[in-house]
Amino acid sequence: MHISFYKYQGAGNDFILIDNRAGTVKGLDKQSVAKICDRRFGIGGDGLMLLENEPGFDFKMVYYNADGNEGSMCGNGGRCIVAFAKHLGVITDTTKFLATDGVHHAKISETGNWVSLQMIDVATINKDGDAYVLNTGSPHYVALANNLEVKDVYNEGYAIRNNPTYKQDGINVNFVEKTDGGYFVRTFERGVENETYACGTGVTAVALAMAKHNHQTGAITTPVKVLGGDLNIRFDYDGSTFSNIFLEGPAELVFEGEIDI
Ligand SMILES: N[C@@H](CCC[C@H](N)C(=O)O)C(=O)O
Repeated sequence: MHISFYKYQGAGNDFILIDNRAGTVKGLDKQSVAKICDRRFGIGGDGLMLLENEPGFDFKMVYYNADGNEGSMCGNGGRCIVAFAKHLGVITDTTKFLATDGVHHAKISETGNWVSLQMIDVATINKDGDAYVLNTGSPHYVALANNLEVKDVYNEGYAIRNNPTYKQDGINVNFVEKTDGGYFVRTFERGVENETYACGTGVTAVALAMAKHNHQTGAITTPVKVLGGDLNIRFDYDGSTFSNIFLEGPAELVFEGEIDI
């Protein structure tokens, strides 16, 4: 099948996007997705998304991780698909779309490259030793770290993701260090099975976990620096539920092309 694709990146988390409103792409198998996402044998990306029609919504987001498995929610992918929907003329400046974890609302700047995406509410944060474990649409492990700039995120993240507790279902592993203006975060991503330049559900998990860690409540804004740029998370916390959670940052079209799949 010959298809058009679009390559987007959000803070260096990069994705292949396909407009599948006509339903021409059917039953993408694991091997095909993994090959398209491969940085040597394919286009290259941390994930692949289909934009599809969905009654009652502007569109549906179907997300695959780079290993070819259908993933859970992807925050940066969600921001990129909103920019893609604007590029296609499916939306103008606000949207309501459906993803695997439910309904999402988002706002996009007039220029089309800054997206504020509402994330699902979170009511449960567990502890695993000193680390925090929570689900922001995808499962996340959040550990405080020192000297994060030089940390061996691949090997330490791999070991946690593959320990007996998490091996079967997998988990995304985030390391966080306090900075002057907010936090610096590095993430080992499940489904990419490597460190990525940014993880949207990951920085969201970090912001919520740090609010709990620091006993903060009220309206909270948390700027986060990642390897690929800067993201912002704002939310309300009443001491039991995190609500009105917004993940904000850049989403840019890098290039477009055609490929046989
Ligand atoms: N890069 C993503 C996270 C994508 C989902 C994840 N890898 C998984 O399925 O666990 C993000 O920006 O949230």
